[in-house]
Amino acid sequence: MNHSGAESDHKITSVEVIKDKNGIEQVVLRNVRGASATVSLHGGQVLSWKTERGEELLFTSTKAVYTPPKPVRGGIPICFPQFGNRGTLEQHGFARNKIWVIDQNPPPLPTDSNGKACIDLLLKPSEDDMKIWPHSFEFRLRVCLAADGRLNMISRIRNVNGKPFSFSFAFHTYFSISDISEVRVEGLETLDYLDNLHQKERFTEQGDALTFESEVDRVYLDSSSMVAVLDHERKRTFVIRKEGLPDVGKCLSF
Ligand SMILES: O=P(O)(O)OC[C@H]1O[C@@H](O)[C@H](O)[C@@H](O)[C@@H]1O
Repeated sequence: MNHSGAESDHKITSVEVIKDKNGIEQVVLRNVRGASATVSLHGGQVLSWKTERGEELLFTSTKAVYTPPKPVRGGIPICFPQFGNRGTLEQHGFARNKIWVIDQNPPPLPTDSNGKACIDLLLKPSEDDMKIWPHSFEFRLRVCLAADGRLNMISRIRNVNGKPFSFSFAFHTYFSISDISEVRVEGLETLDYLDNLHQKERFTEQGDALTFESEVDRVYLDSSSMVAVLDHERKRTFVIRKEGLPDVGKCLSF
């Protein structure tokens, strides 16, 4: 698949399907200014998000393995139907290990996709998935790169046969940062969090902003719709906005 959209000056938005060295399809979104995002069908995972100047905004480990069923360590893994080890499934669930498909005919969304380069992906459970998690679902993911370079991800999980099930879900984003001592996270002040380094014990954030002096592995509960990650050395701020997701995870592992 290869198609182009809105025109502006000399450039146009584009959606191009390429293959990685293992033959797995990747979708490259480009906006009118030359920013880009690459989404792999392995895990439905965004592996790269670049500014119009070509600066990479996501971290991917040099040790990352790109062969399913191993998850890729980096970019934006999708944790589903389980986040972390809060359940009987493998860590972060199986969705990040699976090969997704391009959804050629997704149900419409009320969002405006004008001027954006977008792709819709779909994951349905295999027979093996149904053996370990017997619930009929369709997971639809829309990834859009806006004209101003913003990345927008929308997930929709459909219960296919109406039998109730519960799940947890997360976008597990690895941001590219400079020196960790130069980074602070704002928007978590006064929130309660579960500390994975202390058997998920509940604490309350006391500081004005979160900084990192040692390993941190927490889930902040009922966070506001906006959190900012400020990287002083790079003079860059990631603003994370969310809708419909209650909690925010913060993890710095050494
Ligand atoms: O190595 P994984 O499975 O991708 O997980 C990465 C991290 O994911 C976080 O959500 C967990 O709280 C951490 O404990 C874990 O190290």
